[in-house]
Amino acid sequence: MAPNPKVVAAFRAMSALGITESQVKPVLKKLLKLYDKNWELIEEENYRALADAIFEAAEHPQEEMEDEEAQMHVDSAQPLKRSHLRVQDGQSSNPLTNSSPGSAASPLKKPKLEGDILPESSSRQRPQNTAVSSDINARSESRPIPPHDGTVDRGKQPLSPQVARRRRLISERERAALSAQSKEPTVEPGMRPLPNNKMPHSHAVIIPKDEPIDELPDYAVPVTMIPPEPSSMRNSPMMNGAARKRDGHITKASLQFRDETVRDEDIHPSSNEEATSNVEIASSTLGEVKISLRCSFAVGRPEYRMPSQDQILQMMEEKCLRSYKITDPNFSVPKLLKDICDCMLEFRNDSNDDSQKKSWTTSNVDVMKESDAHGILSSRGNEDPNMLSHTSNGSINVKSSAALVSPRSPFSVAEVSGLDDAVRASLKDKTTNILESNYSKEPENLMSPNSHSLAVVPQHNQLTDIRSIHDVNDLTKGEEIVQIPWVNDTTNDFLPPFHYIPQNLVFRDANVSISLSCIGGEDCCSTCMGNCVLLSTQCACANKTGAEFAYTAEGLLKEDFLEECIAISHNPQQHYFYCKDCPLERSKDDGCLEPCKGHLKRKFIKECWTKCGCGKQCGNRVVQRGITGKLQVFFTPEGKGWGLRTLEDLPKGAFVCEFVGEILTTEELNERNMKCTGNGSYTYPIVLDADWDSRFVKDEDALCLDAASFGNVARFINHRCSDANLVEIPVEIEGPGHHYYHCAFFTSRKIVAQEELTWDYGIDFDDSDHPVKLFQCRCGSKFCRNMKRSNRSTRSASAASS
Ligand SMILES: C[S@@+](CC[C@H](N)C(=O)[O-])C[C@H]1O[C@@H](n2cnc3c(N)ncnc32)[C@H](O)[C@@H]1O
Repeated sequence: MAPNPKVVAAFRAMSALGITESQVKPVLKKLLKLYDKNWELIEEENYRALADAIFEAAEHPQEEMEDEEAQMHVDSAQPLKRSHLRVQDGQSSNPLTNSSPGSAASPLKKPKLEGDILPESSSRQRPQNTAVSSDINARSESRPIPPHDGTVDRGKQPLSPQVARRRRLISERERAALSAQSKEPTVEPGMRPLPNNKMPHSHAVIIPKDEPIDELPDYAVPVTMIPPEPSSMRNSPMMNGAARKRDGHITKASLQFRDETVRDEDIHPSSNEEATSNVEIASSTLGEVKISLRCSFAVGRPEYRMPSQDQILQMMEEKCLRSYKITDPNFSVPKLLKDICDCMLEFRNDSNDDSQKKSWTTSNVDVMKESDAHGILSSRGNEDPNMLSHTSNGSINVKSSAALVSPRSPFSVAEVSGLDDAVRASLKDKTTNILESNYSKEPENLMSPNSHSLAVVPQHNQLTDIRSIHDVNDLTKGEEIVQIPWVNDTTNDFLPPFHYIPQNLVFRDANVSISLSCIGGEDCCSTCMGNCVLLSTQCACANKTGAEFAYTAEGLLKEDFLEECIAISHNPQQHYFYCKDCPLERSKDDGCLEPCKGHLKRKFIKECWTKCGCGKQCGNRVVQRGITGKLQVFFTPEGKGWGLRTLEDLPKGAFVCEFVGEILTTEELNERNMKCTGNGSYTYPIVLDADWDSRFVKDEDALCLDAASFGNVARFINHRCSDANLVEIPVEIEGPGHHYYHCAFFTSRKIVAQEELTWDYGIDFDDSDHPVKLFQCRCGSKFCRNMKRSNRSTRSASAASS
């Protein structure tokens, strides 16, 4: 009988790990029995379950005694490479040693995979079709755009940013692991994405064949960092954060500072024995400061083989991910350690100046728990004890934790995750009052918008909400896949406080509940697979947008579709249609029917969603993946307040971001406007009036989006009359209800890096009844409608006076 190809493939995969057929066979048999011959579970993640089961069987042969075959074939004497393929911390990944099916650790439970996660730069997937002629939609008003629901899964962000980042960090580590294992190229298959795009588990680390597992340090071995005595490092935040002595383990780390006071032999142990017990794990650039681990248990044990620097660092990165949840893709343990060395060096350099005696003092920050720990450490905690120093722009940087815990300071180091760099508060809010009262001489300078200093937040109860204050490096607080920094090169203003939300949220009464049962078969492409835009036949979603997808294979809007949207935005009046029997007129209470006032024919995008048969990688899912470009919020020099710009060139038709905010009823918005008396700097609400098809929404029933208190980065996009470089397009994602939809911004032309992103709010500057106080437009466009009005007013004023 021909060998089962699946069995052969399993043997081959295991052989790549150095496992013989005779070791595989019994375990595989058992696994097949357990999995009810479900090969998929066994093949998943390049036979992870199988590999783990074999390792486990080899490690615990006694557990296998019950199984006769296992007794015959498992060679427990031979150390195997261990694949550290753990599903979760502390959770055994061996399907044979777990028993309760269905439980978290169940062997029969399909391991949790991250396979559905998009590839790193996934964001834009590539559809491939042609032009689009969209369905025509009507709405009762010719205004901006839309929202969506936060109370229900709106499908906007199928990929949590944390997970995405984790994936990236892991990938880097895996790459590093692979290159470090050049001796063992056979591990590569285990690292390859599976055909179904499922990636190997994030913690997959294959140990080279020739390194017996008992020689490898265990994850459980803590690394205790003990600063040399006497040393100012004793109180360093780093030490407090990272130096945890556990369980009497005797691995020590010493931070060594090579100068006149430190003899070479202090750094390099004189005896061979000691040399073998030391591992240098970091160094400043020129080697003046080094961090090395000294393992006392290795002393006197020549057979003990110290792990390599790479192995330690690799494990440490694992730990940072798993235990400390550091998911910043830029985070690196070697960099962190090098920063410590550099800080130490800096400390030495500065300590020559008596007037600048410094000491590192304890702070509340557990640097190892902060994603930008290296950023904190490199912030030179070595200024004067008050730690307030002037910068060139007249601002003051809070440079060390010392000031933050000083009795005279009303601030404390932020303990909130994500506030690891400069955390700032608007000078206009209550925080400022605190600052002013305590630092009356230089109130506006306490925290520079441009500095890179430690996180400071007022301890005072008056602080509205720490969530509303924003890190200069990422105002999204990690809510988006990408970081979005903010900068102010123009004034000393800080970003206004608001809560960053990546998806719309219902404020109170807005009726936007989305139920799966409402989405019928005709509303989703249930028969599609993979990437819909690559299919030759049109799916139900494509039919909704005029039998073609709106996106190209590159994830951009198709030219025709985009041009039509731009035309509608420029000249809405020309895209009205008038119905004979207007439902809006019919719905009037007064019974006085008037001719239809017209409805705007809008184009909209219908994206595939959860009920569709395709995957998250489908090219017809662009907006729901969220922001992927490099954006920055900046203070505009033209007097428009804050604005948004791109830090990279953007092609025409690229998705930039969605307008996200609180979903309100018109009534709720009016209530808000009443309270917010004429503050022109208020963010501009959006009316969701693109109700298309036949069910027109009355003005008073339209939903609105307000991003003033809760919103995303779109709240910073300024208005530009007519020739704005963004166009807003309604996007239907979750379901067929057009009462609620998403408002997405796409580039209307090619945009170069550093250009401000703008959109036309559709404001009629002549409308004195506008619900929100109109601002004086400073868009600078030659088509500026406000300027024309000003000119008109000036002309009529001078005509009247003459
Ligand atoms: C959605 S917010 C945009 C972000 C705003 N600039 C900020 O600082 O938060 C809308 C507000 O920005 C200001 N703004 C937007 N476009 C403007 C323009 N062309 N000229 C002057 N002010 C503008 C107005 O105060 C408007 O109410």
